[in-house]
Amino acid sequence: MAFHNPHIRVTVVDKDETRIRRWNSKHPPIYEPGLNEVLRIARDGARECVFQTGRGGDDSCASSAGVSSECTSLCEEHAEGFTTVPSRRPNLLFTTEVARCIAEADIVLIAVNTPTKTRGAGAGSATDMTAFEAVAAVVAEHARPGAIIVEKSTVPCRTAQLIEDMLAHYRPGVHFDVLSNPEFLAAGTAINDLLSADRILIGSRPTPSGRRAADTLASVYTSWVPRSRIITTNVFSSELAKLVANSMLAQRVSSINSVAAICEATGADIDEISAAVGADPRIGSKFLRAGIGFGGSCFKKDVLSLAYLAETLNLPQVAEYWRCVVSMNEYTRNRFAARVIKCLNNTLRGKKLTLLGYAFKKDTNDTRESATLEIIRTLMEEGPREIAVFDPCCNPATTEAEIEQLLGPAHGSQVLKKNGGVVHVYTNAYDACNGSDAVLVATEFDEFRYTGPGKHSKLSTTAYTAPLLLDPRPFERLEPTEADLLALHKYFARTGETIGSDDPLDRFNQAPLCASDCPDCLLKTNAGPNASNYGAGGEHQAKEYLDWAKISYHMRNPKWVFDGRGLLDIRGMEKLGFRVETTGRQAEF
Ligand SMILES: NC(=O)c1ccc[n+]([C@@H]2O[C@H](COP(=O)([O-])OP(=O)(O)OC[C@H]3O[C@@H](n4cnc5c(N)ncnc54)[C@H](O)[C@@H]3O)[C@@H](O)[C@H]2O)c1
Ligand SMILES: O=c1ccn([C@@H]2O[C@H](COP(=O)(O)OP(=O)(O)O[C@H]3O[C@H](CO)[C@@H](O)[C@H](O)[C@H]3O)[C@@H](O)[C@H]2O)c(=O)[nH]1
Repeated sequence: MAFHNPHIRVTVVDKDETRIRRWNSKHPPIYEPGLNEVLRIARDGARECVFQTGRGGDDSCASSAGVSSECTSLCEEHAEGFTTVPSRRPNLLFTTEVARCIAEADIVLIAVNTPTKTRGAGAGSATDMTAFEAVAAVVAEHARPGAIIVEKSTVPCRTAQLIEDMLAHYRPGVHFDVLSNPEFLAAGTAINDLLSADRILIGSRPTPSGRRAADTLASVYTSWVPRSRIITTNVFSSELAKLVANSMLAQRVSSINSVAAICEATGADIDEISAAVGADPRIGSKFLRAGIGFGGSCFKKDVLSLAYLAETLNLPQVAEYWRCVVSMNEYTRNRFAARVIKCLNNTLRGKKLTLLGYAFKKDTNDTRESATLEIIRTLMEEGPREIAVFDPCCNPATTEAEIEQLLGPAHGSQVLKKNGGVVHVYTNAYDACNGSDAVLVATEFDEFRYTGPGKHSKLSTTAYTAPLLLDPRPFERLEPTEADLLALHKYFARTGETIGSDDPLDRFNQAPLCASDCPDCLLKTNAGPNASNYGAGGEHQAKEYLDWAKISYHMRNPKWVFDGRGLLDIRGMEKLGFRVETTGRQAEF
């Protein structure tokens, strides 16, 4: 919103001081491909920049990417044929001053956490509305009359009514509009999902004022989203649609994982099934990747929230139907861990196992509900010599602290190797796999793939970082939009004389400094030259596939590899001396 609306001040308020401090530093608390470019422009503002309006050319005072150092401001002789983009002021702020910022806002978007309740009525499935209710109360107390209040968090159906009741209680007689505007971005592709949203859903009351409020919010989005992609509904439909969207995606993953179990028992191949079934346009090919089950902070809680809603509506069969999606997911994860233990002769004593990937999916450092953690928990029960973990996006120190907190002394014995336990988090994959009896591929990071002999060096890149080979110029408008400039930025960053530059248009202002305890700065200082993970702020950019031949050389026989994500070419891996087990396929020997 801030990036595409330079004229609107967007303030992110959070009571968590550490998070806000990190958002106001070089290394934000989350890793997302492409976040850096967007954040740098909106938060730090941008300098004036100049570039050739068309493609190519051999001008003396300006390169295609900008003005040369000899001619710092474009001379009149060369001004024609160049586009000058004026400087831009910062319009994205991060602060902990919750009440003050709410009082100043025309639109308040509530995006606090809505996890599953862990105690009390509905524990284990109902949505815990504590944070949402607390912040809604602050909004009700401080929002300016006429402000538009937006539910961005994923909430149970009819939450809008709850907010309206609170507003009526705290501010009787004052008019507010409450909208539902659920978020559909996925971790790891968030920036692409936001910049090229397939739809924006806005739910409102069917009153003139409700519709006006929905139009106002829609106008914030139309700066970059085509109007045709903005869906307006009644407020409860919008709330429920979000839960249903996630539940149906999760259901597809559980469905394909249930079929994977059949494949392993019959000799059918799950990838062939997914391709054959997904070719039917009525079914579609997405979300048919079998593996170790879905993780992440959303799917499980949202499916359970839908099931709980059905229960409270006295629809037990409906609730049961959705609960099966979650139980199939747990079964999938446990089946994978059990297969590992069984293949290793039902004992892990004296053995080292390595998990590649700790995040719940690739290209993120989000580890919430990660299958890896649960697999570690199961493997630990078998008393292995070591459980090694490597993740290219997660900061090892943060990962160790989290594993210790979730599985640590409070739960029985020591967990981390440095304290006498078995888990050690490494800064590169080769050290993690060295001397291992079994490697488990737990997250689908591209660099973990094995695509064939001699192909380990070149990494196919993610959608965001894929080379943008086409020059986006000339632009449709005389004054390029931020989307135009971002496309040009990406093009220049991957071509010509500015290749590899993080600021090829020379627009960035200086980024704010990090505090002395910044985990990403500490990682850079402490991890040494062999580190190949980057933490949240490092804009993780793996350049190479793993050299599986090297890993094989340093593993213990029979060099087990358990591919929980269907990334590896089994025959090729076997030629390297591995014994490979893959979800959804029978072993080939
Ligand atoms: N993470 C995603 O990819 C994603 C995608 C779509 C929707 N959602 C939904 O968005 C919501 C937030 O998810 P998240 O992953 O960002 O959660 P999160 O836990 O990472 O962040 C929530 C933030 O809210 C802050 N907060 C809580 N109570 C507060 C209060 N009273 N005042 C000020 N700040 C407060 C917390 O400090 C925290 O930083 C959830 O409802 C989630 O279902 C998340
Ligand atoms: O074919 C597939 C697709 C996904 N997954 C797994 O499913 C989980 C969730 O993946 P994904 O949906 O891509 O990431 P999330 O960030 O959890 O995004 C989901 O949850 C968000 C939060 O509500 C929504 O906004 C998004 O639309 C929705 O896709 C991950 O563990 C994936 O590995 C599979 O196992 N197989």
